[in-house]
Amino acid sequence: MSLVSLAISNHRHHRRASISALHRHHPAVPGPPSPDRFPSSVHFPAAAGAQPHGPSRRSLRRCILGSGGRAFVQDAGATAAVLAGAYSLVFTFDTLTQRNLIQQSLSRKLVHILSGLLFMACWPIFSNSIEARYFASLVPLVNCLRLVINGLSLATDEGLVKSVTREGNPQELLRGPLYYVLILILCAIVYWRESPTGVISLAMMCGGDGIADIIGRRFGSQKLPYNHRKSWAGSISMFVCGFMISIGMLHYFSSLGYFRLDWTTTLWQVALISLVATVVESLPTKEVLDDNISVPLSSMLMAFWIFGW
Ligand SMILES: C/C(=C\COP(=O)(O)O)CCC[C@H](C)CCC[C@H](C)CCCC(C)C
Ligand SMILES: Nc1ccn([C@@H]2O[C@H](COP(=O)(O)OP(=O)(O)O)[C@@H](O)[C@H]2O)c(=O)n1
Repeated sequence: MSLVSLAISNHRHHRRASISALHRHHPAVPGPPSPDRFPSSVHFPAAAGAQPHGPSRRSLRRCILGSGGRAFVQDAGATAAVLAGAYSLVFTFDTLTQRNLIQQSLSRKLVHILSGLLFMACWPIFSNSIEARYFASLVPLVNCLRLVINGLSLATDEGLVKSVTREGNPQELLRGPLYYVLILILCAIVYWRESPTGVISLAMMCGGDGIADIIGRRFGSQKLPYNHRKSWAGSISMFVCGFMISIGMLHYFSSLGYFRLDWTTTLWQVALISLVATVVESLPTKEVLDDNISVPLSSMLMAFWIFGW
């Protein structure tokens, strides 16, 4: 069974689970009947052929091991595939930079934008098991180790240094890039795909902050009054693109059934989070706190305050 078909079967199983879970808390939401919605006096007839005392111990063991084993294989396969994607992404931008097809600063920013968003977009191919988020977090963890080893010059991966640093100094890997992958690990393990908080935080760090740099460097002649290193063009583009990417990723996960949102209120809530993250990013605090920490953390605090999870 391919990864995609596993993801689809995952999704169907998950949708059934989330709809039944949802109508337990929102009886108004249409959904399949379940014992929770009916008074205890109503009993559901045992399924035809069901054993009077439930499935046998042996068949239960076969079921658990079977589903557990399938989930392990799916998560291991998904981890390997996403790891390969990570290496391919860095290799691609290294090749483009080596051939002088793109500038090193643009290469770094495109890796910044694409890495986290593509990583997050891959979350649905992992299983519905408890361990899935830990398998997924192995990908940024491996890249974290890669950054540390190369940042300390214990090894030399020229491609990584060229596509991820500004001036080609390996020690740069121990700052922005390292904080970036640590935030990916945090969001994958703490929030995963069940919470809008992690999704919005990564969308603002990867999409918003990344695009602010690209637009700001090119069109940022009008500097901010309180921070002459940043510009109106950069900040406005961070707010607009961060908002749009956040909404896009929230729609992606909610359409797969991982959570349900009331879009009439979600739009202004996400706009508020984007505004706060944009203001935080514009502050002259780079020497104190890297944007790859301040932007996602401010987004997490605002999103937790608004969504409560
Ligand atoms: C260049 C990066 C951060 C620097 O940010 P800033 O200082 O310019 O603000 C990003 C570093 C990315 C890292 C080397 C690779 C991360 C890969 C990711 C965990 C998985 C991507 C998988 C996907 C399928 C491509
Ligand atoms: N709000 C912003 C953010 C960045 N920028 C431009 O992008 C450059 C890099 O921004 P940055 O120092 O936040 O870069 P990173 O720390 O995100 O790599 C700045 O020096 C500005 O030229 C901007 O004009 N306005």
